Amino acid sequence: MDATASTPARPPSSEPPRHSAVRSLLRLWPFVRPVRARLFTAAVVAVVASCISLVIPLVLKWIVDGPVAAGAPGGVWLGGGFLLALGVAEAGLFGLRRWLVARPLAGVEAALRERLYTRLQRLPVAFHDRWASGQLLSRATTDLQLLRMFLAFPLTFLLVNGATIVVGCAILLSQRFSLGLVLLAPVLPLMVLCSVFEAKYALAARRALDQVGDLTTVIEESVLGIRIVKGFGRHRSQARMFRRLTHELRTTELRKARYLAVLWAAITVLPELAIGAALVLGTLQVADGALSAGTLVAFLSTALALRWPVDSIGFLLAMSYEAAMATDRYFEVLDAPTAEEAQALPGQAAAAALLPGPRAAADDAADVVSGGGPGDGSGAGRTDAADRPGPSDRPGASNGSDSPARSDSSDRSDSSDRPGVCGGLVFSGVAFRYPDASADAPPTLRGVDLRIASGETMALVGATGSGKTTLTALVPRLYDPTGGRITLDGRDLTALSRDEVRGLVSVAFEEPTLFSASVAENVLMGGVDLQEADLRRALEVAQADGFVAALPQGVHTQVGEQGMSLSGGQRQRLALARAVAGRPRFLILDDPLSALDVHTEALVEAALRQVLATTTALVVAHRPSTVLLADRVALLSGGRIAAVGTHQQLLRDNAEYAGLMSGTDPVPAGPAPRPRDASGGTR
Ligand SMILES: Nc1ncnc2c1ncn2[C@@H]1O[C@H](COP(=O)(O)OP(=O)(O)OP(=O)(O)O)[C@@H](O)[C@H]1O
Repeated sequence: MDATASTPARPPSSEPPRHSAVRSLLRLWPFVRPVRARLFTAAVVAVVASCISLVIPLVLKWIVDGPVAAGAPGGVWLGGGFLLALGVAEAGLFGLRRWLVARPLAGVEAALRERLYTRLQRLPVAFHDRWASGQLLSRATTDLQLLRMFLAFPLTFLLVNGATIVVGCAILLSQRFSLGLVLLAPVLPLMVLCSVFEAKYALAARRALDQVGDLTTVIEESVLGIRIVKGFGRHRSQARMFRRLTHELRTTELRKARYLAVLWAAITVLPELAIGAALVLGTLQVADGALSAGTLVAFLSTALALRWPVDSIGFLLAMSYEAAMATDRYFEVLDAPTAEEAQALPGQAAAAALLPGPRAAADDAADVVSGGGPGDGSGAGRTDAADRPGPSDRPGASNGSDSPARSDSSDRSDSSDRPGVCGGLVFSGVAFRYPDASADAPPTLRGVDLRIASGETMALVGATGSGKTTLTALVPRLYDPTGGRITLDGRDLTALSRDEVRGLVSVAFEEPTLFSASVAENVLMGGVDLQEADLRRALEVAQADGFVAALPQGVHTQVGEQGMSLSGGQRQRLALARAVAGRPRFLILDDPLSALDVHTEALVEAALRQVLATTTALVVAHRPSTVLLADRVALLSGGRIAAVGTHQQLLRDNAEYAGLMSGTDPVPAGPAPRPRDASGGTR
């Protein structure tokens, strides 16, 4: 199957809400409130300017019935001068309105964007797992532009044109009531048409915005994955997918245009018919002498002056509905709960929020208990941590160990093993299920018991997909366990603030992510208040000092988007330098040396050993060379720690471990891989 040629994953909440456009738009009020005085003044200015245009027909009536009828040219000049003054005033006031709104609305847009960005930073990784990046990007760009345009134009002009129409109708009725009623006849059918239009157009507008998000995702992935696209000759299939999405978007836009065309036609034709009817009736009344020619001219001029306010209602409504849909999309992100907020929700709501809530945690814990996991006290299926070496008796990294390798069936009875009693990093009955995992899939982690003594380095080994990365992601709280608990130096992870956790724990992932910033900035973001010396030391540990010195501006060289200007090994070393820069109390490394050549790996390992000696570390390892960095090794299998021991012990006593290290046991131990989304990424 062509994995790159289907539609990108949609966010979970792309169904348009059922409430009205007005209700959606009212949610913008907190952002608009600071500039309400200016907006209100601008609206008043625009109403005055618009009403000036309605005075012009009255002046015309005065000219026709007065100076023209009396043959007094002086009066005509006076009337002409007055008309000119009114025109200049109208233009000046509309200019003033624009000046009044431009700056504050740019501020509103900036505030909306900033709030969205801050929220995105606070939302949990589980949220980002689910949402395609293009959907978020398009909300931060296209949607916010729509909102600014709405606040600048339709919001004011719906008000202004509405007021102008009301005042105009009052003038028309006062000039000739019967003719005024003829002009008002189309109002009712137009109101019905507008409500039908709202329902249909809003739906199409929402679909179009979501499709723009899909397109953005494809463009972003094609640009970021350009090497894969070119390397695998995927440009044709990518182009096909792009064409399909643009075709879908085009179809939706055409549907929108059709709806708008129908509304616009009705809004234009019905009033024109009414004006035509009023013209015929008015002419008959003038012929009968029941109406003065000046009154008819004024009446028709007023009716024509109302044409633009009436005609514009169609596209002003269309823009407003689009803005309402953009507002809904914007608030879908803002309303998504952060991890803390999700925990405060009742169980079902938390589950709906796609985050592990108390209920889910309880369920998973129950699973684990019934499976002989943590909490049942039987110790079945667990690793004996009582015999694990503490800081004083832990074996050296390479001197082997006399502590026996532990396996699934080992006993666990020492009370000193209770979590929180000693320091280090302790996993107690930790269970975890991804929020979007299918209901029948077993949890990724089903009761992990592991103690890493203070100052110890533990390697984590397991088959691919066994959950190693998942387990390491729990320590910096990228995800929270759905069962059991993790303690850092005896303190429950959930009792620590996220800032405290960030201060204690540092991570380097297998996929090194760098930012479009200088080398120094990338490395120094690994800690707070780091100095030049920290930077140098971190680069040395990661064996990155050599290649960084050779870069054009040394540590000040910009590494480009995602560090793509560097090799994979260089990126990995900078990511490692970032992880060790802040001398973290706990260091989590997810296969940090996988992209290095054997020689560089040996050098990095030698330097890393010094860092590991001063910290408590969990290192995901696939190769014996990385395993040998650790004091002990834990084997993750079937969602649990199946064995703990030194490399030599496990090689000798554990067939699965021996198979993994020798590369003869490719059997994945974890649950079935989750489905990939259409864009090739996992969602
Ligand atoms: N965000 C996610 N949502 C749902 N399932 C996920 C998610 N991330 C990983 N998984 C699933 O969890 C399981 C464990 O994945 P994990 O990345 O932890 O394995 P791993 O042991 O680190 O594998 P590898 O050695 O290949 O890196 C896999 O089945 C994977 O498909």
